Amino acid sequence: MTTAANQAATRPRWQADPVLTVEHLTMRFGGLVAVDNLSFSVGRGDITAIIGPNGAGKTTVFNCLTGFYKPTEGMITMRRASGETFLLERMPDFRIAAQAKVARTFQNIRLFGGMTVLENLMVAQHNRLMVDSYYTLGGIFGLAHFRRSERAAVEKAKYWLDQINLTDRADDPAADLPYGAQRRLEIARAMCTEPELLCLDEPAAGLNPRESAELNELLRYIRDRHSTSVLLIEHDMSVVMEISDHVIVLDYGEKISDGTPEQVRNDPSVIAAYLGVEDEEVNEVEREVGAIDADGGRA
Ligand SMILES: Nc1ncnc2c1ncn2[C@@H]1O[C@H](COP(=O)(O)OP(=O)(O)OP(=O)(O)O)[C@@H](O)[C@H]1O
Repeated sequence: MTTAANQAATRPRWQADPVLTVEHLTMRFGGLVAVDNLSFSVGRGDITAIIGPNGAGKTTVFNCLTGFYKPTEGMITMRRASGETFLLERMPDFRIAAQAKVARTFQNIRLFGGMTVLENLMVAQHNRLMVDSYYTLGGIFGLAHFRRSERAAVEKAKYWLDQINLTDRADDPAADLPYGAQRRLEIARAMCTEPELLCLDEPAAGLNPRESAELNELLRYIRDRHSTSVLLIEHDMSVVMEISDHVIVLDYGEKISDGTPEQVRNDPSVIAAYLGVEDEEVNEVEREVGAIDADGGRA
């Protein structure tokens, strides 16, 4: 191996092969600086978590990545597996989804509750089907090309139903599903758009331990079998520490730590600034993330 190849092999993936690079991102709302000169990378094929206390700027970062907000300053580069690069801060949100292949879910569930579970997955493929039907004419005349696309869309929807264990509920209204299943359906719906980067805003919020374990399994499956990079905002430390390859910690809009879960959970600035300042509170959180054991000894 050459020296350069050696160095690439030992560097973490977020440095050696980033799918997303955020440079000097700043977002101001009037006098409030929600995100302040933030730089980080997301490794291709990694699960990356952004954590931080309430109001740290996590959702604002997501809103900048997905075109919801135009950042005040900074550059956001998406590198697709094909080698194409996209400057997301210059693109409207629909192009970020369709061309740069970035999909997202929101903190609050945004399914079409009155539509069936299967229909929710078909709607996600609407744009592709519209193009393949030559904007409905092909559909009206039943062109073979459109029929093939329609069959492929149904197959893809069924595939994801199977992956989220909801095949039996395909014809039920999405609103009738238990909360955890609705969360998984949202992720499946985003996956039907074949993203290369999947952004999830607090996917574990409100889940019970069994649903949380199912979510972890689904996210690992997406990473391992679909080579989709996952970027998530999460407050549930057990989820973050268990499934993330890379963790970025924000506080007051600035990055205070960036590394593997192991590095971040042992970083004193994270314990002090992010997790609270009271000794007892710190111990409690350290126990939760596994940095110390039940007796207070370092893990
Ligand atoms: N559209 C907006 N207009 C004005 N201020 C905003 C807007 N969006 C966010 N903010 C402010 O920016 C700061 C960061 O908010 P943000 O929602 O990004 O934090 P967060 O880390 O996602 O918090 P949480 O964990 O509570 O969701 C907060 O002070 C918030 O009030």
